[in-house]
Amino acid sequence: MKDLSEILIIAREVAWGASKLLGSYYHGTALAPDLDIKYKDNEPVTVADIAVSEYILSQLKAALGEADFGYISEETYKSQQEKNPHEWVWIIDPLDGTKDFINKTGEYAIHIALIQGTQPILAVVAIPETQTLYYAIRGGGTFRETATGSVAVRVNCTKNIQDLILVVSRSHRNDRLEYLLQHLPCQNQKAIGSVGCKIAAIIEQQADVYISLSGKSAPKDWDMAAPELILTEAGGQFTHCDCTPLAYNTGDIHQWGDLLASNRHHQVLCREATKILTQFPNHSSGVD
Ligand SMILES: Nc1ncnc2c1ncn2[C@@H]1O[C@H](COP(=O)(O)O)[C@@H](OP(=O)(O)O)[C@H]1O
Ligand SMILES: [Mg+2]
Repeated sequence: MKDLSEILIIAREVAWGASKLLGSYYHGTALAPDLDIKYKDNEPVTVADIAVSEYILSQLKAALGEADFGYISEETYKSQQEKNPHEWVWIIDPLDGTKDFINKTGEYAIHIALIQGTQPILAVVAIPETQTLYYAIRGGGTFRETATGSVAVRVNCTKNIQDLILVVSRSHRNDRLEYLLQHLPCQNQKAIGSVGCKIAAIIEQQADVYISLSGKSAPKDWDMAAPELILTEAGGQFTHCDCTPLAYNTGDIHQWGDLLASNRHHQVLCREATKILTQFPNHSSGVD
C-alpha cells in the first residue's frame, strides 16, 4: 500500500478536480448545469452532489483500488448499511452545505477523509468559492493550499470566553440549540453554512467555537470526519460535550449527540454547554 504522504498527494489532486467540477455547477458553466433538486430524508440532493460523488469515487478507486480501502460517500450510502469491514475507509461528502449551495451563499465545501478503525488519519476540505483547500495527516499539522502554494495553519486565540465568536448552522436548528445559544457566555454568534466552512472560519480566526446538537435528525460521518481532523491538527479540539471523542464507521452513520469544536477554553465550554442543556425546560423537544 502507498504511504500516507503519497495518498495525500492523490487526495489533494482529486479534491482540486472536485472543487473545479462543483464550482462549475455553482456558476452555471457545467455542460448540463440544471441542478434538478430532489429531496432525500428532507435534505436536498442535486445533480452536482451526484456528479461530484461519482468523480471523487472513480478517481480515488482508479488511483488506490478497492483491495485495501472501503469507500463511503453520502450519495452512494444506503440507509442501515453495516459498518464497512475495511480497516481503511474513505468517507466522502461531495457537497457539504447543499442548502447553502442552492441558496447561493457561497458557503459549501467538499470533504474527503480517510478513517483508520474509527478515527480520521488523513483529511482534505476544499472550499470552491475561496479556491482553498485545507489538508492534514494525523500528527503532521494542517495546511492551507491555494494557487500560490501551501502554508501551515494553526489556531491562535487569546480571547476571554465572553469574547469568543460562535458559529452555528443556518438551517439545522432546534429549540434546544436556541436555548443554549441564549445562555452561553459567548454572545457573539453568527450563522455559516456547511460544517467544512464553519471549521475553516475557526482555523482562519474568523470564529472560535462551533456547536452542533442532534435532534430528530443528526449529522452523519461525512459531515464531521474531515473537518474534525483539519481542526484538531491545527491545534483545536472537536469532541462531544462530555469531552469524549467522535467515532466513525461504527455501524451507525449518524453523529448523534451534542458536539463542540473550539480553538480555546474547550473543557470550560463543554462544561458550560452541558450545564445549560440540563436546564433546558423541554427535554423531549428536538425539532429540526
Ligand atoms: N441536525 C442535523 N440533522 C441532519 N443533518 C445535519 C444536521 N446538522 C448538520 N447536518 C448536515 O451537515 C451538513 C451541513 O449542514 P449546515 O450547513 O446546516 O451546518 C449538511 O449536509 P449536506 O449539505 O452534506 O447534505 C446537513 O445535512
Ligand atoms: Mg452532502
